[in-house]
Amino acid sequence: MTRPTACLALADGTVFMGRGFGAAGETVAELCFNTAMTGYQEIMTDPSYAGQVVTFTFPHVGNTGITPEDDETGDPVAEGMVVKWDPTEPSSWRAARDLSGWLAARGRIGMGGVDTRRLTRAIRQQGAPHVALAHDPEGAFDIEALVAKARAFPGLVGMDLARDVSTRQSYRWSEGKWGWPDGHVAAPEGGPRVVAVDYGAKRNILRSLVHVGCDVTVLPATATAEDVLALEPDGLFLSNGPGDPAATGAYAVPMIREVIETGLPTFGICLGHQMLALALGAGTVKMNHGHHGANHPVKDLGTGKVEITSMNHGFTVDAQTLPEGVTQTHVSLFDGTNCGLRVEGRPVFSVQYHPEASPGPHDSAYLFDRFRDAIDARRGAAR
Ligand SMILES: NC(=O)CC[C@H](N)C(=O)O
Repeated sequence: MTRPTACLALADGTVFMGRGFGAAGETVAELCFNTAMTGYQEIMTDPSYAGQVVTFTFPHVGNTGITPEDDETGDPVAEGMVVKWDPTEPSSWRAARDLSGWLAARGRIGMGGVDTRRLTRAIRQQGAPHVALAHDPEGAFDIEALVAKARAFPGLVGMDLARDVSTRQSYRWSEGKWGWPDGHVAAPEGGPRVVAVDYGAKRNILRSLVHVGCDVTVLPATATAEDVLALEPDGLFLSNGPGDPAATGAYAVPMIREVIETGLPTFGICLGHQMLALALGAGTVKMNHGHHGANHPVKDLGTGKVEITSMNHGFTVDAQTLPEGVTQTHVSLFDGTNCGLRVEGRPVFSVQYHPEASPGPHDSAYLFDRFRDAIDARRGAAR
């Protein structure tokens, strides 16, 4: 066998050797696994993956290359990727470049040639492990040092990463969803004003808000209630994002509490859902290995209908802690964890999963319409 050029060391001392691609170097992170069969580019550029290396259980990546329009943010955010096979040469008319070159240009490490079934079992058994991932074209690894670095990684509990990946300045977002062959369809004039607080927002969420006719202004994660209300919005959106919701909640919760008191329609996704729950007085906990994939069944407790959803979270809202007046609306059919909530008598709701997909099925896209309807109902009532 040729000399391994990549090494993945878990904090418990388990070591995987493989072939490096993308950038050379070293990184420490939490390791999770994602079961999506498509969408490696969207996954690697989802800001919620800050501080994480992603194992892909689907064995092939690279097939569709890299297409700039498919970025969920400007740069890859996940620290690295681990896959079974080396990336395939791209074969798509949309591909602008190949996966490995793109990762290299963005300083992100890839590792192929790994028994990802064994690795995924390890993640399920021990909980998302802390790891060191190294890529050296010469294949010179100090394995003990890598294990020690994995052990020294502090973990995501207590980490506020949203502030790092959030926009520094507010901006208007006007690009809609992909309307082939015309590209992204722009926002219509005169739609309701929505303030989207960016804790690490995926672009397809902003596009989905535009798709239902909203005029979207994005604010940094640290925006205060005063900043939000100064824009005289018709609705508040709380985005997805990385890290521990409790840590980001330290500054987000006071803002959310104050804004929802005004009766403003509010919609949260993933980290936004978790922080809305915290603002309402519930608690969040770290999961064993989380939910990351594009095939997660979720039950709508109101209708009994099952949605196949896109998921990416390692923390969860503890449903036992939801206070009176807050209803659990959705649950995961994998493990019964909370997947949605609604405040009784108020246009305030959120979901743990990703109705914007990217990648994943579109079963839950109706939630953006529900937000728009809540905004219209309040605007109508105010007239
Ligand atoms: N996608 C997200 O918003 C993730 C939320 C949070 N960082 C978690 O891991 O649970």
